[in-house]
Amino acid sequence: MSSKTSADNKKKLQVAIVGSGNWGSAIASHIGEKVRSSGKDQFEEKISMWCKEEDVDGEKITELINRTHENKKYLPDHKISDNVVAIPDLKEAVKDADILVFVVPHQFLKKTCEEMKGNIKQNAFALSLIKGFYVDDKTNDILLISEVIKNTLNIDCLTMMGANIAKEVAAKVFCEATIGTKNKEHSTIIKSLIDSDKFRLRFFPDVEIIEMLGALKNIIAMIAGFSEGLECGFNTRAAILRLGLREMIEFCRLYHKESSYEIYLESCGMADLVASSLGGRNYDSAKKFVQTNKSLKEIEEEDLNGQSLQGPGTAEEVYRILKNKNLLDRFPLLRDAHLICDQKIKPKQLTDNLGNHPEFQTNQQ
Ligand SMILES: NC(=O)c1ccc[n+]([C@@H]2O[C@H](COP(=O)([O-])OP(=O)(O)OC[C@H]3O[C@@H](n4cnc5c(N)ncnc54)[C@H](O)[C@@H]3O)[C@@H](O)[C@H]2O)c1
Ligand SMILES: O=P(O)(O)OC[C@H](O)CO
Repeated sequence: MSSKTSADNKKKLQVAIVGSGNWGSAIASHIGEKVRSSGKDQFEEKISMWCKEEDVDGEKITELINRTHENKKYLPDHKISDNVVAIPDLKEAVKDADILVFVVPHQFLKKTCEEMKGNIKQNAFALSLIKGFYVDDKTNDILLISEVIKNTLNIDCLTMMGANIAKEVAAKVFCEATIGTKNKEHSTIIKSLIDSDKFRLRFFPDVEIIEMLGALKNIIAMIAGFSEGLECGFNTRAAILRLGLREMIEFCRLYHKESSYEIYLESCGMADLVASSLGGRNYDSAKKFVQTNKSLKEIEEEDLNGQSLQGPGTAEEVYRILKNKNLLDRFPLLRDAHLICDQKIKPKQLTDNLGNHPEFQTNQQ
């Protein structure tokens, strides 16, 4: 008589991580550990991680990761679970995956999806961890990352956003995240794959809002950095976070009028805004921009060793969308962030004008 259980007979799900930067490497390792512990009946132990090939200290980055189990370039000083295998060929990395975890910097997503087209399993589904969006050239309006994935690959796409600074996740200190999904079966799978007592997930159907918040907070975190660079102090920074959250909510409500406050108070909203405005790369670089007078591009090249700032690109995209809708003046923080990044106005102009924010005009005695 066979001693196999029904779990042994059920085909295990294969996971591929599409991206291997700072966050890509940290989440790959978390997932690698999770499938090895409580996920071993449900998931294949080997996790494929697509890694764009490059040279690091005379060695191919994929070989370096597979030899040392560390991504010395993008996540130094943190071991990656050794069941995560770095693969340089994108098609090879994704072809057998049932779950595709997307985590490339947002500007590279379209090209990555195009290359994957026709090379993935038909019943696969995606989870996007990418914070950013595009502007649709035809409509001049927002084009979400999850829409690009769905439309290019014809698969369902969930989103995961939250206060998740990669090096802290890699150090295994507690954090939480928000999953946007309308698919119950996929939610259950993602809970088994990621949720743990050190990485708690909460699930909501507001996929689009969750994604927008993840992108917009990068812009407000830059403004917090400008303010800190100007030594404005905690009161001003707190006001920027409050007014910034207001603008983030108003922006989301251009598309989802009836959305309730609940989602904005989740990790994808207030919590990520706070974490990013205390210690994110966008915040740090914006602070340095004020202190050094260097451009954000120069700071990114000098300080980030190939990591990517998502805030400046998203600020430009939001500016284009608001301009097209003739709404720039209703969103002065989102508007001015782009003008500062583009060096059209000085950061001080933004902080000097905080007292004229529309928020104060709608609540006068
Ligand atoms: N780092 C974090 O703390 C963090 C946390 C949560 C979410 N995120 C989001 O995750 C996404 C990815 O961020 P990250 O920190 O993993 O990346 P990163 O900033 O470390 O970027 C480096 C990665 O980009 C890749 N890359 C460079 N050129 C490329 C190209 N032409 N095509 C494809 N890939 C290319 C590199 O190979 C490397 O893997 C972003 O949207 C970011 O906002 C980051
Ligand atoms: O380092 P940042 O500014 O890209 O932000 C990182 C994460 O998004 C924080 O949740």
